[in-house]
Amino acid sequence: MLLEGKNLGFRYDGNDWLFRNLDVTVHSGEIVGLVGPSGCGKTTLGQVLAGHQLPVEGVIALNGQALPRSGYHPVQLVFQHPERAVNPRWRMSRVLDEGGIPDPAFMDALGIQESWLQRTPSELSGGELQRICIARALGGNARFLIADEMTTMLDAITQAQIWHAVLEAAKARNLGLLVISHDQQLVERICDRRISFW
Ligand SMILES: Nc1ncnc2c1ncn2[C@@H]1O[C@H](COP(=O)(O)OP(=O)(O)OP(=O)(O)O)[C@@H](O)[C@H]1O
Repeated sequence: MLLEGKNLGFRYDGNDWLFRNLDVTVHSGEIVGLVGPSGCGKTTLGQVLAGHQLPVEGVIALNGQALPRSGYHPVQLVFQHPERAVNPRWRMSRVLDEGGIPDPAFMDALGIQESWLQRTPSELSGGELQRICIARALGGNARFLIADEMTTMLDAITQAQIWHAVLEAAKARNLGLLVISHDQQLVERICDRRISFW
C-alpha cells in the first residue's frame, strides 16, 4: 500500500506558504522520519496526510484513490498531547472503543493495565493516557501511523517501551510510519529514510 501526498501546498489563512509543490510517499512497512526546524510545518503536514486538514493545493491518495471523508480513517495520527485527543468525560474503555477492538497483546506490550479502563483522562498520567491513544489509533484497520512527537513528553524508559511495542506492531501488520521528531537519535535509530525541511 502507498500513502501519497502529491504536489501538496498549505498555508493558514493570510499567512505565507508553509510548503508548496511537495511530494511525500510512505509505503507499507516503511518508517520515514520527518525533520525540520520548529514552526516549519511538520505538524501541519502530518495533519494534512491524516486528513485532519485539507491541503490548499494537491491531493492525498492511498493506492491512487482518494482517502475516505468519513468513517474509520486508515491514516491515524497520534500527537504530543493526549489530553487534547480524548473526550475529558469518557472512560478509557469508551475511548478505546472508538478505534475498534484493541488487540490484547498490543495493549499488554504498551503496558496498559486493566484498572485504567474505568478511569477518565484526569485520572491517568500523561504517559498512561498516551498509551491508550496509541492503542486506539492502532485498534482498528489502521494502515499508516503518523507519530507527531508521540513520546516527547515521556521519560526514556517509557519512550523505549512504547516504541518497542509500536515497532513490533508495525512489523507484524506491515504498517507505514511517519515519525515527526526533534529527537535525532530516535530518527536515526528507527527510520529507514527521512524527509527533511531543513
Ligand atoms: N491554526 C493555525 N492558524 C494559523 N497559523 C498556524 C495554525 N497552526 C499552526 N500555525 C502556524 O504554522 C506554522 C507551522 O506550524 P507547525 O505546528 O506545523 O510547525 P512544526 O514544524 O510542527 O513546529 P514544531 O517543530 O515547533 O512543533 C507555525 O508558524 C504556526 O504558528
